Amino acid sequence: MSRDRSPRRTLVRVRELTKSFGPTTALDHVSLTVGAGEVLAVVGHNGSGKSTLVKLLAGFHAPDGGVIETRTRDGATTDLRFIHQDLGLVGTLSTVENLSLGTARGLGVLGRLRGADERREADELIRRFGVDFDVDRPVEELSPAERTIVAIARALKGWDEQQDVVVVLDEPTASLHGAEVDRLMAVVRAVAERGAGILFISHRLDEVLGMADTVVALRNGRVVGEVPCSDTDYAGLVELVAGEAVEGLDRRAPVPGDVVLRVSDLEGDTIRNVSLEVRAGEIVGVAGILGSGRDELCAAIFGGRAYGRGSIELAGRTLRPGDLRAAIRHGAAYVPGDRHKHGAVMSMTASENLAAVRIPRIEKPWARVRSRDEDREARHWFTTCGVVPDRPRMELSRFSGGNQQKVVIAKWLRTRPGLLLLEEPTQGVDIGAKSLIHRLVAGSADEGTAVLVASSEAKELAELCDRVLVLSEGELVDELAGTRLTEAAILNASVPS
Ligand SMILES: Nc1ncnc2c1ncn2[C@@H]1O[C@H](COP(=O)(O)OP(=O)(O)OP(=O)(O)O)[C@@H](O)[C@H]1O
Repeated sequence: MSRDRSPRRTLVRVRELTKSFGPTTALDHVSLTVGAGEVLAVVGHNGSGKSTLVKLLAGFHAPDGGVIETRTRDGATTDLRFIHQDLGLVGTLSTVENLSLGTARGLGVLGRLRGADERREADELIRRFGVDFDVDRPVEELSPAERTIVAIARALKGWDEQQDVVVVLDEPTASLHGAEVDRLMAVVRAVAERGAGILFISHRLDEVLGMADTVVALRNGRVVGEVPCSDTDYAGLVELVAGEAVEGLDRRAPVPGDVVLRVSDLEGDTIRNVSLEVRAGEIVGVAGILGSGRDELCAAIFGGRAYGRGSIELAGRTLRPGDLRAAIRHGAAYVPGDRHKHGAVMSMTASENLAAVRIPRIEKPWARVRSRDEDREARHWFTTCGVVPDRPRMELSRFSGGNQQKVVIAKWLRTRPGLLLLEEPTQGVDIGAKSLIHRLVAGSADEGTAVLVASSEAKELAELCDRVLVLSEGELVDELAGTRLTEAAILNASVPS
């Protein structure tokens, strides 16, 4: 995409920013600028320092060296506004109420915020972004893209275009589906066209190319490249992030074995009448927009989520609804979409997290794994999954997001599961680590694991899976395999008719 390359008024200048945590240098003399009307993307491998940069800009950490200049040449001060991954919205409150928090004119008898003016203002704000939805609905009922738009609207509330502002977005598209990403990208571009600067972090390099004017790449805390997006392409960005070309998955056609998982007539909160089978050695994808049942299926099978009707058989044995222990005993493993809530204990060390699932095959129930063995095994998995830094005894919360995800994947791979249930397995991981995780999952399937993988990323499903089941409004509406299995076909089939 070719965009205006005329010099822009600088809104934020970062000079020689440096930050260490103990022996780890997270940022090493990083310099960059964000101009008015510019969309600047920051990319880099897991642990390259992106979140640390955002935290320094937000004032959450103080730098060890360097400065952040927010005073422009005209003497004005740039306002920095942040949209973090969790968006910081109150789900049970409406858009009007979320936009009014902290500035509300009064509370009604039932604690609902009042004010026709606030409703009108919210309506106008949302429409300025070219979207239109009911501003009185609780935001938890909106689509993820709509929720992100509410967060952007809140960040920009009160902004008049004379005021200098830079909006910082930390992985805004992490859980969004194709069409929703397009919508969000259009909103971000519209905000930039009105004069704001945008700094955004992303691992999705195709989106970086679609959205940004300039891309800055970090590697081990250092800037290793700054290029206009018009001068590069996908392969160029991959090399910039990974330092080398990244091989795609070359998966040979599997020879499926016996049926490992049989789901019959399953009914859940959103799922309706879903029946499916996964055989040993197969990788089966689950596609669909959020709310289609895609994000409920794996949890229901594993037992982490109750379901109303239907049956689940694992290796020929019927699982009782919600019986997680039986699922694990019979060889199921589950990497949940929300690693903070369900996937790991952030206050425990990486090594403790890895050992959290007992393996009945090799561990006696009364035996405690000795910490030396635990460490040796943790090191093996750190190497296999490329976790950095190589410090298994460090608390998991201190690892970067992508490295935490690798630990959660390793925790389950070490059980050599018969059935591997994955939700968003590569969320927040860099392009090199994604390829590595795909190879590990494919390797596990080659050894006979049946894999069911739910992902919002059609590209990932098309690359990794042997066949893909498409859910829409809770029902299975299509199955794609062979030459029909493409990214475009998955996206098309996922849109409700
Ligand atoms: N509070 C902390 N204590 C110790 N080390 C930390 C802390 N915060 C960050 N680090 C380390 O600093 C480095 C940079 O981490 P950062 O979270 O900035 O990476 P990132 O580029 O955002 O990674 P990801 O893409 O995985 O989110 C990592 O090695 C990380 O483990």
